[in-house]
Parts: sequence; structure tokens; C-alpha cells
Amino acid sequence: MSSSSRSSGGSSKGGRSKAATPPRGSSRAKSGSSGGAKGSTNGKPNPKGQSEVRQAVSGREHEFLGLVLIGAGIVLGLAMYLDLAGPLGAGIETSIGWFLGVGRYLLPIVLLVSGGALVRKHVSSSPVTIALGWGLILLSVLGIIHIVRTPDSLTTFQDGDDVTTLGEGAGWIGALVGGPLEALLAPVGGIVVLVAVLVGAALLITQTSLRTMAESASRGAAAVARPVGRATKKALSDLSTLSSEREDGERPGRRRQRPDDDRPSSPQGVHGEPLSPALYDGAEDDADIFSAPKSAPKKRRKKAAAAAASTQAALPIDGETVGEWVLPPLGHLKQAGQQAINMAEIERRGQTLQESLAQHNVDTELIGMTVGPTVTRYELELGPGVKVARITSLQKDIAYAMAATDVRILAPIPGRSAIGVEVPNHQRQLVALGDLLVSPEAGEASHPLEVAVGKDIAGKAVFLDISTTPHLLIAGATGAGKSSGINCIITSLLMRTTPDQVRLILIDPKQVEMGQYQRLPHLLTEPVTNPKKAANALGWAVKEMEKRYDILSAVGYRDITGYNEAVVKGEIDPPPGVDPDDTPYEHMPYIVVVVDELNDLMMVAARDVEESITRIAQKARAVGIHLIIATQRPSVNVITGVIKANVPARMAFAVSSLTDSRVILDQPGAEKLVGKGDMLLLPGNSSVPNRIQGSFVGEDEVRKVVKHWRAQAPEPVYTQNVEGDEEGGGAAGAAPASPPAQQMSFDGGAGGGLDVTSDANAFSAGEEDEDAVMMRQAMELVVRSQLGSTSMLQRKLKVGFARAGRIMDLLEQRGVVGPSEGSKAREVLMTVEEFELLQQNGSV
Ligand SMILES: Nc1ncnc2c1ncn2[C@@H]1O[C@H](COP(=O)(O)OP(=O)(O)OP(=O)(O)O)[C@@H](O)[C@H]1O
Repeated sequence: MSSSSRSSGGSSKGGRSKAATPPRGSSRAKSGSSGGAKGSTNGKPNPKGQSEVRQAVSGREHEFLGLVLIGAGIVLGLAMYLDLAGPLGAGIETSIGWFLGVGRYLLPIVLLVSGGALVRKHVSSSPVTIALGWGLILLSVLGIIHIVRTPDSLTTFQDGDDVTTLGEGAGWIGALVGGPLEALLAPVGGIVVLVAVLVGAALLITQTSLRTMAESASRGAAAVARPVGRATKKALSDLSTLSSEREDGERPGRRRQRPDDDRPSSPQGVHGEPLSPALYDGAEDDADIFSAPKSAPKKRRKKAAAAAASTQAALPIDGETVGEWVLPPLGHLKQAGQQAINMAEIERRGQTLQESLAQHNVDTELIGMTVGPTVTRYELELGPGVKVARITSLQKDIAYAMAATDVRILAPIPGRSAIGVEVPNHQRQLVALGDLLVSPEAGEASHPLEVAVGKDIAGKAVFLDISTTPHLLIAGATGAGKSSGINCIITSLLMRTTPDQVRLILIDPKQVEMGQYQRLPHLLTEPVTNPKKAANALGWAVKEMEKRYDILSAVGYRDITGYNEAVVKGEIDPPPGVDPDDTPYEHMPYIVVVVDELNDLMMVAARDVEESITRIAQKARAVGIHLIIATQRPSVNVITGVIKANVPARMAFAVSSLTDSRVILDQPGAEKLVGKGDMLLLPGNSSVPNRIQGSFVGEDEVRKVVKHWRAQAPEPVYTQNVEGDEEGGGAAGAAPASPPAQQMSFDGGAGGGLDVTSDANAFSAGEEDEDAVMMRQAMELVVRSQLGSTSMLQRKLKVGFARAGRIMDLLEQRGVVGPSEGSKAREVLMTVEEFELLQQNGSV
């Protein structure tokens, strides 16, 4: 939304250049007028005073205009609603009434809302667009009122009483708009046209797409409809109860007795106790609004998935429900919204650039300007015979003339006959992660691993698909914005994906950056801070990669996408000799390994770390394991040739030297960046870096998102031995602490324990007692919650996904749950009563 308006406000490509590029003459004229600010006069009276006023107001015009509108709205409101604005107010009301009829009562509200929006800068359009939009809304509303309230509208022009009629209808304006339309298209046709204009005007003001508006409208309608529906349902059921009580004399008594009734026909348990399963621990209470499956559904054989869906639908949050999880609502993230751009100053600087080049005898023409959040790119066309190198040699002079610390020159802009000069803006715009996630580009991002990165120079939101990247190297000097960038990537993943889709390993030798993500259900292990253990974690990822390859090759799939689709469709064909009942082929989530400060790892275990990174980088893409590695020391010791060769995508934040830029990007540029999230992004499939202002997410926002996830899974279930121990070594091939295959396997549903060569029976002799207890617990959990969900078992029993999957299979064999339904929860076939009967018989 904002991106489009900004790029139109600035400039971008064809039309943009025309709109934003002042013709030489006109720019000069503007420059001349603002030149007064520099003290140059042209003999006209008092130019200095004028320019001082203009400077004082410059960039804050919207505030002043907003205040005027608010003032007018208050005065009109006093006159119209309270009759408190004296004779002048009454006179104004009468005159406005002639024109607008009853529509006048809307006017104070429109003025207050527009004024407030202007003052708060919550506008995504120019004042002209807003005025036009509101004007059209007013006209169409008046037209509609006229058609609805004043059927004989056209006759009203002819007799004296009709002035009053118009005043009570939609006024002269309503008559002028609605009358002809009604006469030409009949009332219905006229109303259709006016409603279309109304919607078009709303789109103009909000700068949203029709789709987004329709979605917001349907969300709003749903929010209203839900309580209304519930109230109606309750009223209807009350009515039916009353009528059935009248019909059946015995029933009333029975209903009244229900709380004491021994037969549990409601969500209450036996003896009227609320059905909170004994095995649900106290942590459940922390889950507050999210502990959905607390009350058991009434009916036997009710689909568990439907139960989950219904309980989740009742959650008082707006986040989307995906499987058993609810994504965090967008409201957890702040939005910076549209920020003011001082176009006069931008144009003046463009003129300065052109003039300073002319002073060095370089003939150029300013053909476009693109105002980004951090820098403005001026596009220059060279005069005949002027060499490109002339501009690059004047880099320092240009920076001097523009009073900028440094400028970056694109000579030429790739694919165009133009030179780009990127000059830092005097006033930067904050790019909030929330802005990116509500942008149209976010709607287009469909892959779980598409993460929000920032805004490009045209103000367009940029998403990076880590699945295709497939590994990312982030480098930059200290304070340049690496950690903020990583936080945005992680938070973006947390906002858009569930733990069933993406799992994380966070490696944080700096110890301060990732503590906030502790106890997230997405984590495979708690954030690793010990460099030795971090090397082990990388070694674990290599083993997991190999294991996944084994599984894929055993069942004949080339990559995780095809495999996961087959799992969902139930089309996995196990190899000969493997019993599919014993070996549950589970959905494999993506695994993203984030390393914040590679240097600290390289100092401890350079060889092991390099070997692991290289092996993952070479092969892991197909099995859904991706690396994001950051370092503030972009030296060749840290980013070795081997790592560079295997990690093609680069995110370069500001660095201190050209050499550092070459190490990261294999080209200069990063040394010209201005810090605080200003970056060059090489997505891996191109050698032309894209300049982007990285997004920012505050600690409080991250806390809210993390809290949201923790509430859904109060007890983190970490995979054992991901980090091994300090002595365990971290070599890719060496198993840290040599855990048994069962424990080493990935527990997050990735087919861990799906080692087709291992004994698939989860319950070996030595574990029998423990397993019997666990089976009992699992059965009770599933029956009491009526939710046949493997990941619920995983969470509640604190076991890996593979183990939970096997327990579920045994529950199926015992007739407690139905067969697997892909990613959906299984049907629960046993009722609480049946379970309790079994308990009483001692069969469980
Ligand atoms: N995208 C951004 N937008 C606005 N400000 C930012 C952005 N990124 C970083 N900053 C500012 O820069 C400061 C330093 O950023 P950050 O901690 O991410 O740097 P870093 O490169 O990780 O540094 P170090 O390597 O020392 O940890 C932040 O506290 C923040 O104020």
C-alpha cells in the first residue's frame, strides 16, 4: 500500500519518471523559488519572509491542513448536532443543508476523520487524492440518499416547498447527482452506479486493492456476525427449549436437574466435574486463551479435526488457524505507515546534483528520481560524447556538493541507458516489519520460507524465498543492522509459519541476541550459546540431512516438497520389507539454522564448522535444511572460499572498507552503505545487488509474538542431543555423544525415527514399563480431549514426533483412534465413558 504510493510519490520507471522528474525549466523555477532559502533574491517584495514561512511549514503541511479540517469539523458539529455555534453557525448549517440535505450531518465527521488522519500522517495518498476521494464519496452518498428518499426528485426544482424537500432529502447536490441518474437508469441502475463510484473513491483514499478491501470487509462482517449469530442461536435454542418444555411435561424437571445428573451428556465429566484431563499439567493454565482442547466434545465419533477447528475458531484473536496452530495476529507488530517526504527538498537536491556536474563540465539531464526509505536515486542521462567514467571519477565531488557522507554511483543502472546516483536522504524512513507483512507483496508470498527483508529503493516490499536462496550469508560492520535483520527474518517466519512447517536451530555465540526466542515451539533445541555445542548442532544438522536423504531415496522422492505432498495425500509407498504401520512416514518440516556470528564458531572449531557448513550448503536444499549465517568480520579467515562458493546469497550491510565489500559481495558497494539496516542483497541468482532498507522489529513486538507461540505450547519439546555436549566434538560425521538412533532422529515430525533400516518398534523390552505408562497417558489424553493429534501427544508427553507417531499407531491398533488422515488429526473412536469402564475393569 505504502510502497505504491511512495513510488508514485517519488518515481519509478516510465510513468514515474514523467511524474516525478520536473522538466528542466520547471525544476529550475522551483529551485529558484526555494533558492530564496539560500538568501538569493529576485527583487520581489519580501521574498525572505515568504521563504522563512515556507521553510517553517515545509514538510508539515499535512499537520496544518489537518488542524484546519478538525477546527471546521468541530464548529460544524456544534452547529448541527448541538445548535451551539450561534447565528453564524446556524446560517452555515442552513446553507450547507440546501446543498447537502441530510448529508450535512456527515460533514463534521468526514472533516474530523480526514483532519485526524492528516495530523497523524496516517494517509497513504496525497491531499489532492484524498480530497477527490472524499468528494466522490460525498457525491455518491448524496445521490443515493436522493434516489432513496426523494423519488420525485426532478419535480422538486419547480415549486417553492421543494426547497424544504431537498433540505430533508439530499440537497441540491444530491438532486443534481441522483436525479439525472435515476431518470436515465431507473432507481436501481442509479444506485448501482453510485455504489461503484463509492467503492472506487474508497479505494482511492485507502490505496488498497479491491481484494484487500473485500477481505477486510468480510473480516469485519464476520466479527459482527459471530456474536450476532451466537445470540440468535441462543435465542432460538431458548425458544425451542421453552416450546419443548411446554410440549413435554417431564422435561423441565429433567433439565433443571441436569447439573446433578449422573449421566454426562454435556462437556462436563462424570459426577459433574469439569473435564480437565488428569494428565494435563498446570502449565495448561498458562495457555489461557490458547488451551483450546480443555473441554471435551459431547458426541462420540465427532471428528477431532472439526473439534480442533471449532475450538480454535472461538479463540478471541485474529491470527489465521493453520492445522492445530493459530498464527500470531498482525496486530502484534507495529506499522510505521506512510511517512512524509519533502519532495521540494528532494527536487532541489536533484537540481544541485545536475548543476554541480555541469560545473565540472559534465553535461547531464536529470530524467528521474526514485525516493526510497533511506536513499534517493537520481537518474541522469549523459549528454552526447560524455564518458560514464567521468561521473564515477567525480564521486567525492558529488558527495561534497550534495552535503552527503558518501554517494553510491551505478554506472550505468543495470539494463538502462542512465546513470544512477544514490544519495542518502536527510530524513530516513523507518521500515517496520509490520508494514511489510501487510503489503501486497506479502499476499503474493506463498512459500513458508519467504521472509520479509525490507523495502527496495522504489518503496516496494522485498521478500526473500530462503527455499530457493537456498542459504544466506549476512555480513556487515558492528552496528550495521545484522542482528535486527536476523530478528526480522525469524519474526517473519514466526508470523507466517507454524512449528509443523518450519523448525529452527538458533546459534548465538554472542549470547544476547537470541535469548528472547527461548521456549518457542519452533525450536529444535534451546538457543545454543556455547561455540563448541554450536559446532555439534551443525554436525547434527548434517546427520539429519543424511537421514532425510535416506528416507527420500527409500520411498523414491527427489525432494521434500514432493515427499510432503505425498504424505498429505497418503501416497507414500514404503520400500519392500517395511511395514507402513510400523513406520509412520511423517511430514518433514523445513529446518532453518541461524548462526549469529560465524567468527566465534570459526575460532573454536574452524575445521568442523567449515566442513558442516559446506556439506549442508552443498546438499541440504533438497531436504529442506537451510542456513543463515551472519558475521561482523567479513575476512577471508571467516568467510572462507569454500563457504563462499557454497552459500550464493549474500546480504551485505555497511562495512568499513572496499576489501570487506569484495569479500562479501565480490564487488564494491557495501562500503557506501549508510548503516542501520541499509543493505545490498544478492539473492543468489544474480550478480546485481539490490539496495534495500532492511526492516526493523522492536523487542516488545518480538516478545508478543513469542508469547503467543509459548501460550500454545507451554512446555517446549526439544529434540535431544542436537547440541551434544562440549566434549562431543562437532564434526559433521561424528555423532555428538553417540545417542541412540531413536534420540538422534529429528523429533519434529520430519520422519525422525523413520530410519527405515532401524527397528521400527518403539517399545523395546527394556522400555516396556515406561511405555505402558506412556500408552495409558496417551490414551487418556486422546480420549478426554477427543483429539487424535500426534503433535498434541508430542507436546503433552514430551516425546519426539516419531515416538508420538508410533504411540498413535498403537492407539489405532487398539481401536482408540481411526486411521491417519494426512496432516489432519485422527478421528477418536472411544468415548470417555468407555475409557473409564476400561479403567474400572483394569484393562487400561
Ligand atoms: N532496519 C533498521 N532500521 C532502523 N534502525 C536499525 C535497523 N537495523 C538496525 N538499526 C539500528 O542500529 C542498531 C544496531 O543494529 P544491530 O544490533 O542489528 O547491529 P549489528 O550489526 O547486529 O551489530 P553487532 O554486530 O554489534 O551486534 C539498532 O539498535 C538499531 O537502533
